[in-house]
Amino acid sequence: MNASHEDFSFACGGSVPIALPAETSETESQSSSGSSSSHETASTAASNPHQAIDGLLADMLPATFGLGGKDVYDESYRKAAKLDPSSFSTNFSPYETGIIAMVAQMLLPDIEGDFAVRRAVKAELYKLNVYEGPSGHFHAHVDTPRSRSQFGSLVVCLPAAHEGGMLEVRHNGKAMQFDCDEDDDNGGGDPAATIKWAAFYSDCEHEVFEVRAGHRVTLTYNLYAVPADTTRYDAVRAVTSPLVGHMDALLGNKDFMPKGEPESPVILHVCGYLGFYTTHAYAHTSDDFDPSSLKGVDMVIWQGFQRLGCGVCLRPILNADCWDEEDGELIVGGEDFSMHISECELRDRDDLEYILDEWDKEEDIAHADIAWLNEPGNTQAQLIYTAYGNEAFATAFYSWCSIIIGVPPYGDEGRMALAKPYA
Ligand SMILES: O=C(O)CCC(=O)C(=O)O
Ligand SMILES: [Fe+2]
Repeated sequence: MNASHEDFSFACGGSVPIALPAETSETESQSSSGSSSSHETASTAASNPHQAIDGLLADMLPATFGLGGKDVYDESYRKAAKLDPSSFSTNFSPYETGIIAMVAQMLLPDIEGDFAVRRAVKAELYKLNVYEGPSGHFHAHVDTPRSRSQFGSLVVCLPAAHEGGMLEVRHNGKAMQFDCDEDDDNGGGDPAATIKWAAFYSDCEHEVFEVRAGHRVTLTYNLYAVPADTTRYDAVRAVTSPLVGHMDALLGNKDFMPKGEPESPVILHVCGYLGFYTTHAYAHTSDDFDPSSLKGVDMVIWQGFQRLGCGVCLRPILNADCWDEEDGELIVGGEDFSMHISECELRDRDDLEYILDEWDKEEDIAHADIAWLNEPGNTQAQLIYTAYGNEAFATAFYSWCSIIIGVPPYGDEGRMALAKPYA
């Protein structure tokens, strides 16, 4: 019991690569005096980073620290410069870079079970600090929580060259070090190519050792535990929803898709397919469409069937209805959802085959092999082609987004579970 309780981490850290030069992280400062000379941009890609940092420093104030209920300035305790968030803006987001998701997993894990409490992490920008070498540092201290829900702090070290300035966090006789001056091997040895970060619980003593040279530029955030947002709540509900009970009952029926219809394909030990058209609209033909954006009942279907041992995948269903709307051909697409532009002209039905061959089509599952659970809803342009009429013009086939469920066969010990729940 004791050993396992000591295994819990009290701090965590990591690094995120920066895409240069298009997506540089920029920090802009604007002093409260508002004079034009005080408007500086400190950009990681600035042609002269030293000049940018000097301009930034000119707008900053000495960083104080809390002592006996007062803000005190004492260079033997802390030597750094600060800027309040009201005086600068930054396009750096600890959420978009995945830092908050990591912090949530490491420092605020969810409690499983019936009494589960779902919490999420909220990060509030607190300060921009510059620790200048030589002698910039922050003596060992414990942060002052700003409210009862504050559980920790996050330090994001922006890529400015410096030496020293290691952060050490201590708890229960253990210490963890976070160095942001060292080269990052993954970044090809270029420290400017990564942003390093560290997060820790508020009650842990921590210290910033001396910055010997250069500038250690940080953004600090207060971290709060807040009730989980609705996206996460959806994911929880997905497995407790009454609908999942019905899905369970269906799959528990040995007469439902027992070993597969003779004409249905038997791939990957699947004996049949169910299909569900998503009920919400998604940008499903964009390049980066993925299941984490599923909403409401769509997420229930996606997660519920996985939980019940089925294989699920997302596929576009192309409506190739160019000749006869009654008899439109419905074609299951492959893994690549992104919109495709074909060079081909469509004159007759044979041309359709050429166009479809270019497109990523699902080879193993035909639309007719799927038992559809609902009617289709929203469509999006999926396949652009040139139509041939009295004038050639560009037009498109549209697609629906669907979830396809591979149902495993019913065996001696009930419904088998697939090893790989989704594709
Ligand atoms: O810059 C750091 O690594 C830590 C800063 C810190 O401890 C604070 O701002 O309270
Ligand atoms: Fe601190």
